[in-house]
Amino acid sequence: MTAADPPLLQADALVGERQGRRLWGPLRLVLSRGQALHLRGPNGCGKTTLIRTLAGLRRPAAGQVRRAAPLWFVGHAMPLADALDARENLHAWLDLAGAPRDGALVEHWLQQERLPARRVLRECSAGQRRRLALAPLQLAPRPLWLLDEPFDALDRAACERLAVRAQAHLAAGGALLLSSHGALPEGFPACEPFDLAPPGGRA
Ligand SMILES: Nc1ncnc2c1ncn2[C@@H]1O[C@H](COP(=O)(O)OP(=O)(O)OP(=O)(O)O)[C@@H](O)[C@H]1O
Repeated sequence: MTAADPPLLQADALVGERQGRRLWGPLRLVLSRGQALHLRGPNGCGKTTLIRTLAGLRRPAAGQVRRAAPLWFVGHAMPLADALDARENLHAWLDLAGAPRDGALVEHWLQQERLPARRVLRECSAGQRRRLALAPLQLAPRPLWLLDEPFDALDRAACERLAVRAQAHLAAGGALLLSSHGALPEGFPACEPFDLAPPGGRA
């Protein structure tokens, strides 16, 4: 990792709108290897809209986003199959992501997270579902993490495990951007704040 490395993610002159109403921008955002950003702002200011735009799931009203590395996006709507259990969901994901099926790693992860491997997802709690949604970060590593409220519904132990994984991710040259209403959990790697205020002032 050197100062000359290009950023993993760069947004320039980016503008976000909903139904013709400007939410934020124009803004510039750069995310380099080893860097962590904490996206902050009041309800409705457009954090989800920005993260989805950075992930390429939404077209900006103006400006551009350059993504120089594969990414994982974990948002509110979790791409889980309700009729499958945790193990089946993980295997399906790994297949879809083109990642090798490392059975031992999956079993280790299921044990670590104490997930009921044979319970179908529709019978799992919100926290169990959230843990599962975060699994790809560890099971099929990608350099860029874009996480929308990743701590929602997670208990303290799960937050601590995510903190350890985030630390390792950054140390390995990855980068992350996350939104979170509250303070980051104890032990989470230091993140630079990125405050999202509506055009013309604070909400
Ligand atoms: N599908 C939609 N259609 C129209 N407007 C929407 C839609 N989704 C969100 N909005 C509006 O866009 C604005 C930004 O929403 P967004 O979810 O990006 O904000 P947020 O900062 O992530 O909010 P929160 O902190 O409550 O999660 C809000 O005013 C919201 O009402």
